[in-house]
Amino acid sequence: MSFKTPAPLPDPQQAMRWNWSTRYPAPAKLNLFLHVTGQRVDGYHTLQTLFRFVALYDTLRFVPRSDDRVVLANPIPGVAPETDLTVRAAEALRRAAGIRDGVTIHLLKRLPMGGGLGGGSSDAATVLLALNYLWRLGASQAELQTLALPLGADVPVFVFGQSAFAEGVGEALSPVALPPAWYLILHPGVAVPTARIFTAPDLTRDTPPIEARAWADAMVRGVGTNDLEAVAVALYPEVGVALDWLRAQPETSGRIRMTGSGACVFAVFDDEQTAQAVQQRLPAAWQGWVCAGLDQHPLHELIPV
Ligand SMILES: C[C@](O)(CO)[C@H](O)COP(=O)(O)OP(=O)(O)OC[C@H]1O[C@@H](n2ccc(N)nc2=O)[C@H](O)[C@@H]1O
Ligand SMILES: Nc1ncnc2c1ncn2[C@@H]1O[C@H](COP(=O)(O)OP(=O)(O)OP(=O)(O)O)[C@@H](O)[C@H]1O
Repeated sequence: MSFKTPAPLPDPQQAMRWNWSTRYPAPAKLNLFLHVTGQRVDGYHTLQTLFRFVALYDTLRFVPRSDDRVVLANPIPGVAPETDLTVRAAEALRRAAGIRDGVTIHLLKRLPMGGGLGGGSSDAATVLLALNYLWRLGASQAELQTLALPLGADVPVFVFGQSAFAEGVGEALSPVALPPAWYLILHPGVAVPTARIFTAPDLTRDTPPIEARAWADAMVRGVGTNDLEAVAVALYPEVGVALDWLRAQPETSGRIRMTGSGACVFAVFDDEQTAQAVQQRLPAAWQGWVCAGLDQHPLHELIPV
């Protein structure tokens, strides 16, 4: 791939807001529901899922280098820097654009790994969006989404930048408008490797696909399930304990799910105060966040049309 045109200079408003000294957010996502509809010959599963971004973030900062290296300033313990999704995203972008500019990436992690919040995927998408902008490469949204998919099934939606209904392995995206909502997200203290859930023999892989009309309606009414939940609960009982705790709270009224392949679970609320009231009762051993649902990715204005 080579990108067609150098980007025009950004308008002054935008340039003031986003530059080399800015901290770039990488938001978490929730899967408001997730149906596994089949399995492809390459082993990947076909899904129908509804993605929503929430106001809980990793943050990234980029420093240009005088050499041609991509360096992660603060590697995550246990993740080799060259396999880190941020480094892989920067390398993929450089390769596609045919440039050798160097960059140091500073990554401030807040989203738990193996949490189902798409943290690593979101970091990768923020690298694509921010460096495409800072290096003035002018890659289009479609080009960046194409670069995103080989990095992981969850990366394209973060480049897409809007709440979306997803099909395929998560890359066939349709924008959706969702009502305002607040979420209490619980981390039950375990990391769930996505591959372990998708390879479980007990996973149900044959949920009938639903029509677009039905899913939009279903989510507003708070129905729809996560087909990965039963397997995750069986393999990681802590996930089930967290779901049960949420179900026992009178204010949650059944709007409770696991996100992605776990481990995090969440409850949906109409207002922040009620979510916070439940959060105050959380057992001390668990981490919990109250955050608003977002209509779009905070870097949406950097997404070239
Ligand atoms: C569960 C979700 O988070 C829902 O949004 C995603 O489908 C997972 O996306 P991800 O973490 O970016 O996943 P990848 O890094 O692409 O794949 C991790 C592993 O999960 C399995 N996998 C993932 C996505 C998918 N649609 N089918 C799969 O079977 C594959 O075994 C793969 O080896
Ligand atoms: N920048 C990164 N941040 C987090 N994990 C990364 C990163 N780069 C590579 N990884 C690897 O990716 C794995 C999954 O991390 P991630 O936080 O995306 O999981 P997740 O929240 O379960 O994602 P998903 O919702 O996509 O299943 C980690 O265990 C780690 O080995």
